[in-house]
Amino acid sequence: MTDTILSARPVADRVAGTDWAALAGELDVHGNALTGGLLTPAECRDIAALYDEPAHFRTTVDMARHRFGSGEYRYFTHELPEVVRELREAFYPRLLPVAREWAERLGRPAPWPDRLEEWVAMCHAAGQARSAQILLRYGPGDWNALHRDVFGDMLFPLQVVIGLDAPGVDYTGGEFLMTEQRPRAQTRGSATVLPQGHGLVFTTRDRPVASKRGWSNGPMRHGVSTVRSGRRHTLGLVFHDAA
Ligand SMILES: O=C(O)CCC(=O)C(=O)O
Ligand SMILES: [Fe+2]
Repeated sequence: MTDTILSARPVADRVAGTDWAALAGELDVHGNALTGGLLTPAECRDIAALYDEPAHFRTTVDMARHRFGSGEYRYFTHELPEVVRELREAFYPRLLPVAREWAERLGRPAPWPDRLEEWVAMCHAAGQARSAQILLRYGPGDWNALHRDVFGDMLFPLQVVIGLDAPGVDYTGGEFLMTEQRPRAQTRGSATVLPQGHGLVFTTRDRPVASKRGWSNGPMRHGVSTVRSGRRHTLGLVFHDAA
């Protein structure tokens, strides 16, 4: 699809245009799956440029200071830029069936209502009231330690990261990493190169793994390998709020 055609479509249509059956199938197997192109390079540059406009953010995190890795990210305030809000609102209803199906397989509650707004209100009532949407900036030598974005009891189990720079052109290194802990066995790893403007949907905590006796949970973590050169920006969308 050319950039002109892409940018003429509302963001919600672009998210809806993803092959969600195929994506859900891949999520089942790997705990992560790439969408197609959602944003044009110009839109990606515009979002990355917001990093230098402090009014959009409530906090800046120096990852080295917290021993989260190296680099920086900023939490948006609740006043999200329109494209960020649209992306988050468009993803939620698509991820919901997968979240519910996985909860059923693992015999867990599925407290997520149909509407994101209602779920966010539930998070706020439970004391998770701060925006968890982030913009990340990595320079040479920066990396993101393997982690899970769990901020409290209120958890939506899937999240999305969107690549805002062109791998191999704007930066090298900086692959998106995931590990899966296997029962009584060694950990499995995967690396994904995020194409510019594409999203990666991934599990926040674990995925249901088929076993002889039904389903068991496969604990997963995500992070980013060291950026070797250039600058890498990403947009992180999380569906629960932070404490
Ligand atoms: O920069 C990335 O690719 C991943 C960032 C991250 O940890 C997240 O979006 O939760
Ligand atoms: Fe994360």
